[in-house]
Amino acid sequence: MSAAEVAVRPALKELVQWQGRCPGESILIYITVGGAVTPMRVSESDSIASVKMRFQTCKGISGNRHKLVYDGRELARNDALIKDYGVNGSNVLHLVLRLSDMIFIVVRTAGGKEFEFQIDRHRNVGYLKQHIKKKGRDLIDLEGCQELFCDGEELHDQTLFGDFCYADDGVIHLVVQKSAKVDAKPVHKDLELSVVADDVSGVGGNHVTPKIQQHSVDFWFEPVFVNPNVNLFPFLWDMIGSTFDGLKQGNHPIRSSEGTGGSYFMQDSTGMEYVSVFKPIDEEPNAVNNPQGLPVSSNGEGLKRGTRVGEGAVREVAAYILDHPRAGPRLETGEAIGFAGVPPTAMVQCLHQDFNHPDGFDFSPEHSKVGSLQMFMKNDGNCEDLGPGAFSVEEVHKITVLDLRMANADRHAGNILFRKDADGRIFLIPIDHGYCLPENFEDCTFDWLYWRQARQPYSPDTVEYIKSLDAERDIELLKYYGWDVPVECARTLRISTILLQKGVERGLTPYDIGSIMCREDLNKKSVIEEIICEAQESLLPGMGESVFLESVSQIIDSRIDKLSK
Ligand SMILES: Nc1ncnc2c1ncn2[C@@H]1O[C@H](COP(=O)(O)OP(=O)(O)OP(=O)(O)O)[C@@H](O)[C@H]1O
Repeated sequence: MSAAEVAVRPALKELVQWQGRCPGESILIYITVGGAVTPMRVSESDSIASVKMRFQTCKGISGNRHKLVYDGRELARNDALIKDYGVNGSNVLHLVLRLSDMIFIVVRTAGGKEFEFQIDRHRNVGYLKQHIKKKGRDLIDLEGCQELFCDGEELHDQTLFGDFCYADDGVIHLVVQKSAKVDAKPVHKDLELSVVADDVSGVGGNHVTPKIQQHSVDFWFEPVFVNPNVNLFPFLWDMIGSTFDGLKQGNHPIRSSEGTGGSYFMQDSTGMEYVSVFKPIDEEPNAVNNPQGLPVSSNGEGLKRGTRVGEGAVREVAAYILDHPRAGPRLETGEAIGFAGVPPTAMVQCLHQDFNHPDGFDFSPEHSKVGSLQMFMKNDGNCEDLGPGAFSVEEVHKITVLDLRMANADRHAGNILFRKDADGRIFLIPIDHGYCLPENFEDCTFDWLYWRQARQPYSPDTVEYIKSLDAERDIELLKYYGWDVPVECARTLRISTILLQKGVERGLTPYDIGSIMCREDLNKKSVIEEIICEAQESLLPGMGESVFLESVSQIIDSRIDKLSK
């Protein structure tokens, strides 16, 4: 998109700031966020991180999780320079704001005791009250009605937390007071009167039943089977069944504030728990109905090199299928959770008005959305919230094995959830695998590469697991489930499996293997890319894939031998 295509609001021009730099180096770029366009002067040698920071400071935007996108590609490397990504003067960059879904809340009782809760910003005050009743009965005496106050103002049950907590890292302080209903009789009567009045105006009880009935017919939801011979595992049926029950009760999908694409939390029948996360393919980044307003891809390529728009859901399901349990393939053992802990994921189809329908909605099949449905995993946050020092070597290693096998092009710390058990042990849960198995290795990046655990050798058990992997069997398995893996992606899986297996045979650490797979800087090929080029150059016309892979395998041997000397 050129600057000419963008209408710049004159008032924003004053935001163009240029402090103490050599004018010769400067370029004018445009940053869009939420539809508003801001011109900004930068230097070609500014880093991505500094451009983000300057823009955020200028606009008063907090948080460090926002993403910059240029020409359909995420500028994922914070230390890379603006010019490395080919950004020139007059180019338009898109900033995708990613507010945390979780808000930290401190509740103070009238007696002065304080209790901390984490709550989803899409939930309302009524939900928090129920949550406190359910989880905190022993902690806070909430018998009878309760009233919550924030900055002296009473919060009504319908108020959404996201509506009064704008900051990404905000903490809300609430005060609990016993309600008038409990305390004083005359007020008690007033309160009851107002409840009756609510009913008459249609806000109260009489209205609830028809609303639920209405919603019970206003959705469509079913699993998608490409191969009719596939039987879904019982735990996948349970997830699908609970999601269906939630929709039937009128519990709407709730869009996450964190994703670059549309990710929807699906609720259970009580509306108190999330059961799954639905990611429709037409709302992926660069897809036609992306809710973040990212422009549609001009060549079909996704946000990461070597991926295609609309294939995110298939890759999400593929990552789950290939995350084999330690005890053996899932088809034999039936175990829900595999070695790395990818949450159970299936392909579904869903029709609902609360998804993003920029061109309007009616209850017709063309508004139905296909996408991945992943089990919602209870968590205490993601790895961006904690320093990596808190994680055990084994937990980090399981993620590294998954990412190296799948050549994951989107492993940042925000895509690893964590959960603390009662003894304080931390478990990692990898999510967001829509950029796995790319056609090439160009955008592979792993945040864990710089974590100390990545420099430890794999344990004998993990080495055993890695040795048991079989790329040919994996490709067949994906085909059985309905994904006829494109030849380039199958090649990626074969090469990454060879590299991982040869690496552990020689005692290499995840860091060593990851450094072969990832580019050190954006415009310099990684070692694995050099190896692939060398193998391609050595091929004679007419030689097939197996000869090519044999050549890759030999070059890997010689490179690794040099590395281990
Ligand atoms: N299985 C899950 N269990 C619990 N929460 C989840 C799960 N999957 C996603 N989420 C939550 O939803 C948010 C958005 O999901 P996700 O990161 O997959 O979307 P995305 O658009 O692909 O994001 P990104 O911008 O990182 O590529 C996550 O940050 C996480 O908080």
